[in-house]
Amino acid sequence: MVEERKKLGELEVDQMMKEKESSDRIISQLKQDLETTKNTYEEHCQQSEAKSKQTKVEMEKRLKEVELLHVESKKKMKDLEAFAESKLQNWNQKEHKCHNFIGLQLQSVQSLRLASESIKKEVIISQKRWREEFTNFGLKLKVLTDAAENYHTVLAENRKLFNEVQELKGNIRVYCRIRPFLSGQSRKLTTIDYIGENGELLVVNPSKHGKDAHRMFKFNKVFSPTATQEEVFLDTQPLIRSVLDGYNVCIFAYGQTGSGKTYTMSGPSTSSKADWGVNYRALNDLFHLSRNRKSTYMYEVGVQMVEIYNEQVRDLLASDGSQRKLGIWSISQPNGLAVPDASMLPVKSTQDVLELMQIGQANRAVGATALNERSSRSHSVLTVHVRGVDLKTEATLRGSLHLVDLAGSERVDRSEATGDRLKEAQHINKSLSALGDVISALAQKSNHVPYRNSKLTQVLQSSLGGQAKTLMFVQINPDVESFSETISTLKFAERVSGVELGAARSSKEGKDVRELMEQVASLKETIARKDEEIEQLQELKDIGAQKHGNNLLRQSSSTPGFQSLVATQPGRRLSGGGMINSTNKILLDPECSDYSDRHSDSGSHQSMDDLKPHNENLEQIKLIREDARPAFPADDELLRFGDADSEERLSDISDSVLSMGTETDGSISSVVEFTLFPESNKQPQVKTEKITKVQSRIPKPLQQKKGPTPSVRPKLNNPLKSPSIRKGATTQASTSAGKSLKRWQ
Ligand SMILES: Nc1ncnc2c1ncn2[C@@H]1O[C@H](COP(=O)(O)OP(=O)(O)OP(=O)(O)O)[C@@H](O)[C@H]1O
Repeated sequence: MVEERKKLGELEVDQMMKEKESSDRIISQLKQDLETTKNTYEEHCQQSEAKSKQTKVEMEKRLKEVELLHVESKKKMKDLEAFAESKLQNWNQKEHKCHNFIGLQLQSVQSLRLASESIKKEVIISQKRWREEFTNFGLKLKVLTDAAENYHTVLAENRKLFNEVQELKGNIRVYCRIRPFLSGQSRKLTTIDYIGENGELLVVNPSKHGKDAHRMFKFNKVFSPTATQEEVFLDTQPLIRSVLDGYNVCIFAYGQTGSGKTYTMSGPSTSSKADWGVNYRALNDLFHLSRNRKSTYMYEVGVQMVEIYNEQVRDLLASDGSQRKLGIWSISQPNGLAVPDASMLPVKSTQDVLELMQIGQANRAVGATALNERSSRSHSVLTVHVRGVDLKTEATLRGSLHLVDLAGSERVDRSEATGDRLKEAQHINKSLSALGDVISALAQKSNHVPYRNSKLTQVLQSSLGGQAKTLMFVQINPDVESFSETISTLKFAERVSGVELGAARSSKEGKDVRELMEQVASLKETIARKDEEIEQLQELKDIGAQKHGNNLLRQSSSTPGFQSLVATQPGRRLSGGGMINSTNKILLDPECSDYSDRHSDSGSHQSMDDLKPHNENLEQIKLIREDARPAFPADDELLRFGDADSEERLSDISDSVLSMGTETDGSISSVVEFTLFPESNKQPQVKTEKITKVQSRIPKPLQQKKGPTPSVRPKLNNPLKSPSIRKGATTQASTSAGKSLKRWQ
């Protein structure tokens, strides 16, 4: 056991030895590790030391920075504190102000409350007052309504008067328009010598010289080449108004090809309003007027457009473009349509009409002639039918407006036409001459008016004669090459313008006027002699003693002058009793010689006063004479009735005088016209119709002459003989405008 124990001990010792060895190994290992660790630690320590040193340096640096920042932040804090302090002060101030403001606001609110209270009271008072005023207003409104009722009556009366005035002005008026030279025309030799303000037109024949070269025409108005479309239309406007009052109106343009008919009627283009011709302006005006009257009338407007080509009537507005010929009905048809089968299109505005007219124009037959490539070889008739219903009485009225662009009026030979063109030209000439015949028959007041001789006159029948009003534009080409056409156009127009005279009166009064003109001529001779006498006396007066000269003049102007006149003209006398000539001397007829003798003792002045009513009429005769003068190259020629030309001229002047006579008779109508349309009465109107009756028919107040009569005027020269005077003819015309005669206006 011991052994065993020994053995065990030994084993244990071995074991322990082994353990010791391993422990030693472990220890040495540990020592090594320790050493390594120590080294590592030392290294680490060194590194840490180095690091700590570095860190320390950095920390010190940082510390300094922090200190700096600290200082800065302290400074900033101080600034902030100062800022905050000032802000606080500001806020305090603002708070103070706010308090004040609120205080004021409160005061304002308070005063507003008071004000609103007083306004409320005022509103209540005003409401009360308004109620009273409304009651009054209602009463006044009733009065106004009554007045409006009367206004309509007055309006109707006014319209009636207006149309009466139009009738007094004449149912046919003739305006002449002279076309300017076109830009392509190189030779600008004109046939127009003088255009008077009162419708005189002096035409010169370039192939003749002297007094025979001139021919004077007189129309209602002559528009010079510079006249604008608007100016031309202004004189047409009153007729348009008649259409709305149920009248038939016809406006047509007559003249040779290329003389400006289409220009006047339609205008060169529709794009610019200034270019619009009479057609567009008339319709524009018509719509404008109908709108103005909408409170009293309701108007419906329909348009027809036909052309008359080779004596066939065609519808220019046919929707299917058919060229079928249309029949013309008698105007006694209930609907009053001359061409009932032509398309009638309703129009509401000028734009509608513009469109329709463009369609119509495009459908017109246009052919080329030697005179004008674009010449229209047909008559185009645009008819505007107006139906108006009186909103109050429900009465219906119908009026129509014919706007006619006639085909060129030139002679066939001049247009060098052959074949179809010749046929066209013949038809045109035939229809234009039929138009002339109708107008002539109307002028003669014949029982039979040959309307049926052409389609043109049939279509226009309702607008020619009777109550219808007609306006003709006579278009003139001023070129010398067109002289003969110009003359025939003007002669035609002159014939047309004579319609107003009426046949019965025309022939009778023509005779009166002829006699009168004879008297005027013989008196003129005497006047010339008297002029010389007076001139001599005037000279004597200047030279001789004042007193003696005065006596001499009185003596010569009162008795001897009259006696010599009476002595030289025993068979011719003026029923008016006397005449003032251009040098303002008094001329008496034999009947008045006693009268002047009786008064001669009391001096010339008294004689003149006593004779005033007579002189008034004689002054009118003088005006006629002066007005007629430019028509005649020489005064003497005026009375040469023997030769054919002077016969023709006599008829010119007869027309002129007669129409002058028809325009004003000093009657109520004239006074009405003057009152309503003073602008158309700028010139004194003179009554010469039946001059022997003038004195009794003109009311005295109108007769009274105002202002003294000038004592001496220069001796009259023949205006056409003297170039200087003729050049100043316009001035002469304008200065004499106050006394010149107007045929229609
Ligand atoms: N007053 C005017 N001012 C300027 N140009 C005008 C005037 N009148 C006419 N013309 C010009 O003269 C030419 C002929 O005019 P327009 O065609 O109107 O003549 P017309 O008489 O209608 O001819 P037609 O008989 O062939 O229809 C056109 O070129 C037109 O523009």
